[in-house]
Amino acid sequence: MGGFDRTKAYAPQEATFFDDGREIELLHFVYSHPKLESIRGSPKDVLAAIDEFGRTKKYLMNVGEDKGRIVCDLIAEVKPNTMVELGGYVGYSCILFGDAVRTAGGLRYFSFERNPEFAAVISSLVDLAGLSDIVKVIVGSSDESIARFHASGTLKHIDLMFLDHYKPAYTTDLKLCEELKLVTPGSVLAADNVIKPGNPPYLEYVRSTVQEKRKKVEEGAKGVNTEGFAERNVKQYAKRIETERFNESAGNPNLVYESKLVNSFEPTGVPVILLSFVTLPFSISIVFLSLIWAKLRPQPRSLDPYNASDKKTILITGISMTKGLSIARLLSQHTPHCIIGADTSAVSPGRFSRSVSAFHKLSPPDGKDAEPYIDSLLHVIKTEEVDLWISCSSVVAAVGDGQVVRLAENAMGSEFRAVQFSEDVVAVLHEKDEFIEYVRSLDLLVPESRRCTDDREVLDVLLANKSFTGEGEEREKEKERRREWIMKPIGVDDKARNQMMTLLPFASPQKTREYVKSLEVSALNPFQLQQYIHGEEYCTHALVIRGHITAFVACPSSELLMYYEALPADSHLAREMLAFTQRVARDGGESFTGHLSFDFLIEGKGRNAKLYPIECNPRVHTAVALFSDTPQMAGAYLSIFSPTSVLADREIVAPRAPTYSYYWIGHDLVTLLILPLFDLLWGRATLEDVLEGVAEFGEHLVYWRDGTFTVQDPLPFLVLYHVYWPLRFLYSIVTGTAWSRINVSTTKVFES
Ligand SMILES: C[S@@+](CC[C@H](N)C(=O)[O-])C[C@H]1O[C@@H](n2cnc3c(N)ncnc32)[C@H](O)[C@@H]1O
Repeated sequence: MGGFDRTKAYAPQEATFFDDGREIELLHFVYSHPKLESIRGSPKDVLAAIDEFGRTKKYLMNVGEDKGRIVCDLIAEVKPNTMVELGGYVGYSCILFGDAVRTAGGLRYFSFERNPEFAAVISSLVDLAGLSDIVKVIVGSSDESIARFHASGTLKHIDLMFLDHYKPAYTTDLKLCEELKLVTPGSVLAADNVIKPGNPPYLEYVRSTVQEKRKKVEEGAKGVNTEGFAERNVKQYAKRIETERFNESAGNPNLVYESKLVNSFEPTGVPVILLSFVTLPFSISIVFLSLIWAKLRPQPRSLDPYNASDKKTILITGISMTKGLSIARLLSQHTPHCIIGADTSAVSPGRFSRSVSAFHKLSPPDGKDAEPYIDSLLHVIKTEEVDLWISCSSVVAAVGDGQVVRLAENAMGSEFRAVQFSEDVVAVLHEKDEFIEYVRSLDLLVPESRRCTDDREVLDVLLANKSFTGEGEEREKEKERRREWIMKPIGVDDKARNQMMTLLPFASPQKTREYVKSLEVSALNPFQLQQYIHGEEYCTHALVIRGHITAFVACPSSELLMYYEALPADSHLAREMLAFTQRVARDGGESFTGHLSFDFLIEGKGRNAKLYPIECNPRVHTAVALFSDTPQMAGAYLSIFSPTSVLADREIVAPRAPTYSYYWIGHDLVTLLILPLFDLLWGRATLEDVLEGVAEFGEHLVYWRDGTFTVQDPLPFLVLYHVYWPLRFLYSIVTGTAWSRINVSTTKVFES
């Protein structure tokens, strides 16, 4: 089982999100996990199993990875002998922090939990994680338990305390700990949720001066103060505790706290800027040596047989991305034509490639208004008298690019060519639901899918009550009844995408209703309800000219699409995916020209495997980088100038064998080396994990190719890592834009 999943969020929080039996369900889930034996004794794997439940089954109010990491860092820094947590729930923080305390050389971790059922869950999972020797779970209200443990001498001092229970009790329990001298100068407190949903009394208390606190004590202010809390927080545990009662300790007003607010959730990018700075001398040396090498040993140009006297101007848009850059390099190396680059970013790495002879900055779309972008692109096409435009734009510009084709053809006349589908084609292929309907109309296999614009439509499917008749039919209905579904937001919404993997329906119809309600499905926020297919995901990239596939590659889809390994063109799977692509292309007919890529899920194995298309991207895919060593790919692009009769006879170009696989060194450096190393330092990973990362990185470095770097054209690499990304991060910091992940190859930033 892998470690924490950095990319997948928990299922959304429903109206009732705890104490409804899910905690016991979690126990059943973990103890019937197929990997139970390897989970046993491994805190990391128990946490991963809890995360898996939170993602695929039900939301859990755990501390979460981001905040968890902050507290783990604090544990490594403070090295507490004794750590206390108030509010243990199902034991996520207890296992995470208990393990971190043990790694930091600590002795004891006390988890105070009021609900006996939850406490039993914690104890069971702590035992499974092999932490029973260090963790003590105490059932009861925090104040009573603290006082009891202090009186018995079991709890003498608190070095680090994590407050994560009933919000109004943060202050009263802290005061009690002060009075009992459990919290003294040097003790460290970490309090969750003090900003959101907010805890004004706690913040006010730890930020008050000694004089202010003394004054309050003299005024006789004590007890629970629920002012400034949201009603739902005050009544959070009302199902079991009708009236919350807490100790009325006056605390120790003489203690002064140094208070620091730590925001979690969004990465800042600062470490990456620093990394870019530190590695700059190394990159400059590599680039310098490469430039000398390229001068001494110029790259042989193998020109495909195209009429050099008829020199054409080829415009490639989207050259900040690897895909645009790869195509520009390919055409500049293997054709005699003039290559021009364009992009909405002025510091596009591709701008500095020796393969482009001119660069134009395009205006970005203004929100939903694509006009500035369209106008600037048309202007470039006209002024540069472009013969062929190869669009490599991002998803944001997809529809705008579709409009430019029509406008440019009108303006430039019949000689103008574009590798870009028209807007009506883009509209059908791009939208998940329209695409599935379209494929269904071709009589091809599709996953069961429905567009839903209100809860009713979703629930009719999820909660359908089938009555069975007949043997065979009964079996079929049973299959249907057992079908699992996922909800995909229609449109591009990074935040919603994180929630796509919640499997539906839940065991309880009520829970399913609550979940669906939480998605706020409406005509303005439509969802696609899609049958969940268990299987491996693959992606493809094809170049289609007038309904004919001229180049094709398929490869396994990797997390974040940062690794590309081509499937052999003659493999059964690749051939099946090609056949599907050909069917769609044929249906498009004479006017069907553009880049076409599909995502497939493969159910089953071998020749019986079923191929389910799940999405179509009517634009160039980064997998085009796999053609970097294939001169014939340049010919495939230029075949757009050939008559259609010639196209039909062309062989479909596949990446030249043996085909290099592709990775991005910046991505690997961070995910395979730096993050695991930090995890090791803070006790969240083992040496084995780190060595695994190093070995994978080494393999990529030696046997794979970086998507941006080439010895003959090294400047885009330097600009990508030392200009483009540092500026993007700086921009996010200055504008306060939160992000959760980035894609180095497409320069996409996923907002959080
Ligand atoms: C947000 S959850 C804790 C999550 C847990 N720290 C984690 O990150 O895995 C809050 C927990 O505090 C418990 N709780 C609430 N009031 C409490 C009190 N006065 N004493 C002890 N536990 C309390 C609740 O039963 C609930 O399990």
